[in-house]
Amino acid sequence: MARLEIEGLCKGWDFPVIDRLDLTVEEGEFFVVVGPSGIGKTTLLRLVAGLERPDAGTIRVGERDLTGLPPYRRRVAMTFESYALYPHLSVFENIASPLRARGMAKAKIDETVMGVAKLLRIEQLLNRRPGEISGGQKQRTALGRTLVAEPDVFLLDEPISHLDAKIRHELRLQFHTLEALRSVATLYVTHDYAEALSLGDRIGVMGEGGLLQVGTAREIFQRPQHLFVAKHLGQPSINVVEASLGMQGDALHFAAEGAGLALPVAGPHSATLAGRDAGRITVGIRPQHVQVVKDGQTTNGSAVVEARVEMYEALGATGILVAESGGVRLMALTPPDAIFQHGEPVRLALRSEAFLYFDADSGRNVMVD
Ligand SMILES: Nc1ncnc2c1ncn2[C@@H]1O[C@H](COP(=O)(O)OP(=O)(O)OP(=O)(O)O)[C@@H](O)[C@H]1O
Repeated sequence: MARLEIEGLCKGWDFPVIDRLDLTVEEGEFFVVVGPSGIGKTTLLRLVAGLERPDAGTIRVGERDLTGLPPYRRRVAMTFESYALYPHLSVFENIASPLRARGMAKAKIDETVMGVAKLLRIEQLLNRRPGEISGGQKQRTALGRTLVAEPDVFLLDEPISHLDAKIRHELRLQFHTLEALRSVATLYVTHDYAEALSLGDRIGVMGEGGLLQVGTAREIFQRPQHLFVAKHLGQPSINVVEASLGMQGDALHFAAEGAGLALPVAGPHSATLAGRDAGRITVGIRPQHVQVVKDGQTTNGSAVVEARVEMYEALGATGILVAESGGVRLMALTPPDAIFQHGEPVRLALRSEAFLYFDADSGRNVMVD
């Protein structure tokens, strides 16, 4: 058992997919790679598993260099998006297969398979074959087979993506404490940002070519280093306003390009941004920092703008309001009991101290440079 160390990893076909990726996952660490579809998450896992050959770079686990080893000598256990179950074997035998390969005694195999089947809520399916169970049940069977494997490294590729929300939530909670996962290096990939934030001891946000930012959930959510990271984390996604900076009186403001919305830059940010006076800037405003306020309601230093309701979606525990102000579309999170009509005028309070500012060309967060 040891840490997983990836250095200078490159892989591409007719275009680069992974470009000089460096990553260390400590022993016992649960590291989540999150990123949009097609960005290279599965490719990264397949490279670690030995199912793809890197164009350059090394993969080590502790003292062992895995780079040239065939998959079966790597001591990694991987779940596949396609499940890769043995169709002629029962669910029980599929889960038991790595245990039999290790020569485990029958009684111990029974106990281990029952334990993991209970965890994954598939005890009643153990006698069925993969052709006789649903997609979500296949996914849990594949996960069960991986979890019993006792490898040096777990590689989990969207292992709960096809399960319903309730079971997904239960398994997420289980993953936090599962001894098998928490004692070795685990590399987990998902496109679901909430899953990533919930599960990852650390999270790597994958953009084109590699990891754009690595950090704890709090670090990457509150201080995204790149617009891509900010856009990818959060539901509904962050409001993005292309703007130019300029003085209004003696205070720095930004004005949305081609629109009538102008907002002050909050005190803590103005010193950093003042040097960019009249420069282009991309402003990120999270929907939870946009609040609908009534006339006369105090707004504690927030900037207040007049807007008109375009759409409202009631989601039970919360609501998402889409409103237009000065030609700019803004999304706001509302309390669950709110009701809005299309075209209705609303006042929005925007918490300017929480705005994020990105370089209009490079997308880098100018406040963390
Ligand atoms: N064997 C291959 N030959 C050519 N291109 C490939 C091959 N495998 C993957 N790719 C390409 O590499 C890119 C990354 O694919 P990958 O499956 O790693 O993405 P992903 O982030 O896991 O996506 P998803 O979330 O949809 O599974 C894609 O553009 C894909 O088409």
